[in-house]
Formats: sequence, structure tokens, C-alpha cells
Amino acid sequence: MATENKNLSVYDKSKIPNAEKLRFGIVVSEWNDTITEPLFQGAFNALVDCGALQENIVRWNVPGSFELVHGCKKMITSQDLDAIVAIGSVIRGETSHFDFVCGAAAQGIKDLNLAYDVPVIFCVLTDDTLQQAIDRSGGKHGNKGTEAAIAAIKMATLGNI
Ligand SMILES: Nc1c(NC[C@H](O)[C@H](O)[C@H](O)CO)[nH]c(=O)[nH]c1=O
Ligand SMILES: CC(=O)[C@@H](O)COP(=O)(O)O
Repeated sequence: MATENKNLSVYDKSKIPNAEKLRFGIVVSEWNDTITEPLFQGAFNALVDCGALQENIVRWNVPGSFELVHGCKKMITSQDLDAIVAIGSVIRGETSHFDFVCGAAAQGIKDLNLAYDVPVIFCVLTDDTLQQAIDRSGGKHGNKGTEAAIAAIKMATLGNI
């Protein structure tokens, strides 16, 4: 189902485990911060709405989406966390740099999920236009940060009875 057919901000709290006892990290790319800041707010607000304590949410900033992987790895190995949300916004420019940044972020985050037991949620928008990014960071399609926070709670409690 394409994003245009679902709202990224819609979730059913009755089907989400309470996050009160969980600790979360959020690593935020500073590139396109007009997009990544709303994504962070969406994620932060959803975690708190689902019971997470504000003091149990750790935020680090990195320069760009390419640096999300190292930032998440450093957070995994230095903090005691139940899940991490990696937030970025990559918007296509004139060159193929977009493909390399997106690919590196996606593959690197995937590798972290294989190498460590802390789930890292891929909250990196990869858009052709700024409008697409706006639409997915609190616009008409909702907020990808909200969706990522819910995924983080679900993955942090995966397999719990
Ligand atoms: N163009 C975008 C970038 N580019 C920067 C890279 O992520 C990286 O910081 C740089 O290549 C130095 O290693 N990053 C984004 O997050 N979004 C973009 O649109
Ligand atoms: C995703 C990028 O790195 C891109 O925004 C850079 O723009 P350009 O490809 O025009 O250098």
C-alpha cells in the first residue's frame, strides 16, 4: 500500500504495548531540518502518548542521513536502550548523490539491525521533491515519525508475552 493510501499518523493505542518501562533513542539528521524536526516531534509525541517517559527518550543530532548509521551505532554501544528511531530527510538533487546517501543509510541501518539486538527503525524520507517530504512529515499523508515511533515500541516488545 503506497503512503498516499494510508495516513502515517493513525494508530490504535489499544493494540500497542505500553512504553512506560522502555528507553528510546532518536538520532536526527540536521540536513533538511524543516522536515526532520517535525519528524522528531511526531516520533517524540507518539512515544509519550503511548506511555514512554520523557526522561527515557535520548536525542542525538548528526550532520546528515549518511551519518545516521554511525550515530545509531554509537548510541547502541553507549546507551542502554530498547529501540532507536533514525530520522532523516533526503531530497533528490541534480546528481546521483541522492541514491548513494539513501542507499548507504538504508543498508547501514539494516546492518545495525543484524549486528545488534537493539531495533533501529528506518525513519528516513527519500523524496523527489520538498513537497513530498512536507506531505509525509505532518502534512496530508501524516507523519512518518509517528509511524516510526509505533514501530519502535512494537519491535522493542517483540516476543514479549
Ligand atoms: N543531500 C542530503 C544529504 N547530504 C549529506 C550527507 O548525508 C552527508 O552528511 C554528507 O555526504 C557528508 O558525509 N543528507 C541528507 O540527510 N539529506 C539530503 O538531502
Ligand atoms: C541527496 C543529496 O545529496 C542532494 O540533495 C545533493 O544535491 P545535488 O545532487 O544537486 O548535489
